[in-house]
Amino acid sequence: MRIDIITIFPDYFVPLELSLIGKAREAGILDVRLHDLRSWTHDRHNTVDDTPYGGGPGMVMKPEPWGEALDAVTADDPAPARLILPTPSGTPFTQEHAKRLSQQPRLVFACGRYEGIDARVAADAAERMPVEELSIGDYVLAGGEAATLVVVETVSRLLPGVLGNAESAVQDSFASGAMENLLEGPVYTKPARWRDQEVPPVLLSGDHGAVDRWRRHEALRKTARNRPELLRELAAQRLESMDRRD
Ligand SMILES: COC(=O)COc1cccc(COC(=O)c2cn[nH]c2)c1
Repeated sequence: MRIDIITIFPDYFVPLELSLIGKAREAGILDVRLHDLRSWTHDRHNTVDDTPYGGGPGMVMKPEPWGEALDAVTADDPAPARLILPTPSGTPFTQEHAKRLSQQPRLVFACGRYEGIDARVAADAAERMPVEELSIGDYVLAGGEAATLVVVETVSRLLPGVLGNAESAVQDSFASGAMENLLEGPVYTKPARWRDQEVPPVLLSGDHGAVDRWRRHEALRKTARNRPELLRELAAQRLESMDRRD
């Protein structure tokens, strides 16, 4: 997968040289390219923003640099690019969404700042490529860089060969299958006793059936405590599938 990131703060993405993503880049699984939006400005001050039409606080990112940047970044590779725009007003980003994005050959991230990017940029790009406005949560960041790191990490770890033990990507919370859409319960490792706390004996029993039942029970307990609305969805899905069978 090729990932292009356009930002006024390329240094924000040094973390993508580390750890799993860094190794995936060295292995050629991931091709991450950083682009400074100011490379496509032509005035003395490398201006990327201006006051909003219609008034109001803050500044809006000018369309011209973005248009030229997106043209340049998508010109050199025939593989179809998908433009991702992290924004508080985007559609919620979920693990399901990450799975879909991990199937794409190319992703281009536009990191907005200030009050946002001139809306004509996304409209213009949509004439040539799929454009997705994504929200990673209901809060406002100073810019799209942190959200882009979240999406890139979530998507990249699903690519074959990125995680040493592909199994753990399958068993993740929100992974479909084994635990449906439940939250992951507690995990333990050696020592069996630590600061007067014992590891739950069932986990040392060797009884895999009992371990699976215990893990499912713990996942249900945690989901009921932290995300009760997920249980309502799960119950509705279960009822629907039972109704279909009847
Ligand atoms: C069309 O896209 C844009 O204009 C993007 O503009 C902005 C403006 C301010 C901040 C951000 C960064 O995204 C978030 O804050 C965000 C994403 N998820 N949850 C919070 C982006």
